[in-house]
Amino acid sequence: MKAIRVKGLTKRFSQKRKKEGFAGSVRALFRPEFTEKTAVRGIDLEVEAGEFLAFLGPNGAGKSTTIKMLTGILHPSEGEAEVLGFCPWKERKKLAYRIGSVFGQKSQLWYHLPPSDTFELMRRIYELDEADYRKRRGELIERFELGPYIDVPVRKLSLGERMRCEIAAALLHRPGIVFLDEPTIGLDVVVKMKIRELLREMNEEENITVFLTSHDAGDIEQLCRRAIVINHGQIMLDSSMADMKRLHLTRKTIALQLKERPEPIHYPGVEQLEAGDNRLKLSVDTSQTSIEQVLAFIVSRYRLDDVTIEDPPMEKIITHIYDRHSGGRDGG
Ligand SMILES: Nc1ncnc2c1ncn2[C@@H]1O[C@H](COP(=O)(O)OP(=O)(O)OP(=O)(O)O)[C@@H](O)[C@H]1O
Repeated sequence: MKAIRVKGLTKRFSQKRKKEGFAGSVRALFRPEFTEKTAVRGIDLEVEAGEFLAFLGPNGAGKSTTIKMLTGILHPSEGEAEVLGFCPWKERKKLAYRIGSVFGQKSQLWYHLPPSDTFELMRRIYELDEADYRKRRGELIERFELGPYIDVPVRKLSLGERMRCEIAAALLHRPGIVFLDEPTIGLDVVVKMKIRELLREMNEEENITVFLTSHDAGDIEQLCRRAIVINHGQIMLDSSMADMKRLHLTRKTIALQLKERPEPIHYPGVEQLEAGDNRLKLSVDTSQTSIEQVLAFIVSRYRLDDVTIEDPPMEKIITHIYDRHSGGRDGG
């Protein structure tokens, strides 16, 4: 079954053009001029139920506008869409009962109240049956380990604790699709791993379709099975995660703290980014060599104090995709 079907989805915004100076402002008041901005141009998309999809693109690419149309917040200028069998902008209310959303940068929980109060509000909004709600609430508290936080005002929770409560709140009404926007932003590595594990379980155990937007290549690599890259409102790549990894997520950065001063590193597939007193920063092309091989090479020469392995920023990955496909659409 298809969870999402989109055909020719287009959104044009009309913006008032303001001329310079006071006279320009006055003229714009009486005879306004408009310019048109096409934020999304003719997107075609099909998503199967249960897919874990990454929806990526640089700032201003059209991601939010697409998501707003898929959730019924915005009407498109042209095109069709069906989300869980509903036309989002015509059946927004019905659809709202079937979808959940989590925004890493915008809390849905009441800041001064404990998450349990927001849960109760959700129960009323979604008109959940009392017994069913109690059972679901209990399940989520157990799975997300919310026991110690559920009755603590949100303002007193850490970001990671709050995020676990946010995700649980979005799942209370058993949505068929969850839209996640930067769910791991600002979290430390350990908490990120925990959140990713919970999202993976949510997708696998409940067959929830996940539509994820993230600038964190780790989120995408570890969670998603398909990636769609959008830029200037158009889909420029729709690829399996296996292909995305093989072709575009091939670089990792290793930052090393050594006990001695390093000599320049010469190793196939390794580029030296920085070298300081006892520091070394390397970019590794994992299609040529493995992280393990590079670390073994370093360890055979130097004593290590610390190692961190990082993903390149999303902007770099997108530039790489552009370079390979010269802006054309690609099937993988
Ligand atoms: N209400 C609006 N009126 C006019 N232009 C808009 C409006 N909303 C978005 N745009 C424009 O449409 C384009 C796409 O914006 P959108 O917010 O969808 O991008 P995005 O991919 O979500 O970016 P980001 O990652 O920065 O959130 C941008 O150029 C933006 O300025």
